[in-house]
Amino acid sequence: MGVLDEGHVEVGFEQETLTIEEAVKVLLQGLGEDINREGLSKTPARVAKALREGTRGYRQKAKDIVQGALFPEAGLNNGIGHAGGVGGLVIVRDLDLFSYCESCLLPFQVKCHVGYVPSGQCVVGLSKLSRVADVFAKRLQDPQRLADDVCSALNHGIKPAGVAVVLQCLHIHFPNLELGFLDSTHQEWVTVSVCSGKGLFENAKATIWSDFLSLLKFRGINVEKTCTRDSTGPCWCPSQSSSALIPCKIETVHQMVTAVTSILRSLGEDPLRKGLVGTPNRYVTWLLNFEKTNKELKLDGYVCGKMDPFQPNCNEEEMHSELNLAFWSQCEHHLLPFHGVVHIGYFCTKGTNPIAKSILQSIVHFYGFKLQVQERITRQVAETVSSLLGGDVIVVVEASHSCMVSRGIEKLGSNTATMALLGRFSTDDTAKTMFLQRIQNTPTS
Ligand SMILES: Nc1nc2c(ncn2[C@@H]2O[C@H](COP(=O)(O)OP(=O)(O)OP(=O)(O)O)[C@@H](O)[C@H]2O)c(=O)[nH]1
Ligand SMILES: [Zn+2]
Repeated sequence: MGVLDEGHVEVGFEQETLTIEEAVKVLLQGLGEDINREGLSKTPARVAKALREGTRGYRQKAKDIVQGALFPEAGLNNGIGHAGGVGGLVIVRDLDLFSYCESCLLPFQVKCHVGYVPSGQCVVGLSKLSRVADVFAKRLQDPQRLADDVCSALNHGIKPAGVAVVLQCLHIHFPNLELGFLDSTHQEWVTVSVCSGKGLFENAKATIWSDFLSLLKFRGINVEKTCTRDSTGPCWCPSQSSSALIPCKIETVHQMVTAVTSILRSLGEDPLRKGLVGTPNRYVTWLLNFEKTNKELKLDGYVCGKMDPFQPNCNEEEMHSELNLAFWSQCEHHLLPFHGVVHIGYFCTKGTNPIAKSILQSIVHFYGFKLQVQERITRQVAETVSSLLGGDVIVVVEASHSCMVSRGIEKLGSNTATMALLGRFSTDDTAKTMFLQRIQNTPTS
């Protein structure tokens, strides 16, 4: 879908929503979930609503937005130079947007900077630059395509002497199941910067680019002016390099992939469009990380020097902590990722080290890779560690929820922390404070 082919006619809205809901039920069942369990009963409706909102740009027209907000503004009265409505550079920086990755259907975050050079004694309402950018962000996108779409639409709508768009995009990493689970030292986000320019900005070497980028630098934004990406180059989305479809029942996977294809169609997309070929497979691959299994967490024999809390020589105890264990999970309400770190504290006999970090990491991943809510993971990790190491356990989970950031309330930068205090940690303020202090004093990755 190009810039000139803007906006779908709003037909069959209810039918399309129902189709998405039915497809989401297929996905939930494919994950082995009971679609009637309390946490999931509204999930199909929520996911459908989130997807419809997240792709509302297909039903909006950038031209309508700009046309009502072009204002006459004089250029220089006399003298030589560029100013105001003729040649005076205008930029709007740090617009926070969210888009859906066309390669994997997960949301990605965008910092958008727009600049244009007015012409014809006319300027555009500043908010419209952001509104137009949002029209194209609210579609299934790739960063370069998004930058190009926004740039072309503003060029058509404003008819300026030049317009440029710079995007800094962040995409969640996929856990690499082949190399073993990522740990917290692994980079959290895949990032890419892209530029697009029209008119005066078409030449990447033009001095107007230097002016634009200098004005970005005032805000600490450092981007290369030649960051236009080649559409034939490697895709930025980490799903492209993640492992192949996890083999569960072939028939189930097939149904899930078909369900995602029907979602693409309901959103007004063409599943055969080049950027979308393979997307249903990649999305199902992501989802299957969170498949419900009947496997028990098997940790027998892993705990070296397991303690009996009733032994008399357990008096001399010290607090141990394992901080910044990475976790991924998938919100069961919106089928969107939440991820972050888990901190675990426990007491054990002085001088012993009863459990390896890798075991605690396995516990975290065991409970993370499911459809979840954060409070439940926190409790489950605490209870499991407690059953291994005695009752005195503290667990803090810090996470960023895509469902809070990329949709709905859009609280960018918000972060959620949950805490479970078991045994002594629920009564001994000093122990608790000491543990929290350790988190505070340990730099995160
Ligand atoms: N307690 C808790 N809530 C969560 C978690 N993940 C998502 N949620 C919340 O689940 C709630 C679902 O609320 P609903 O009103 O049914 O759904 P919604 O209309 O999509 O809600 P909004 O997010 O407010 O748009 C939202 O408030 C989410 O923020 C979690 O891990 N723990
Ligand atoms: Zn992606």
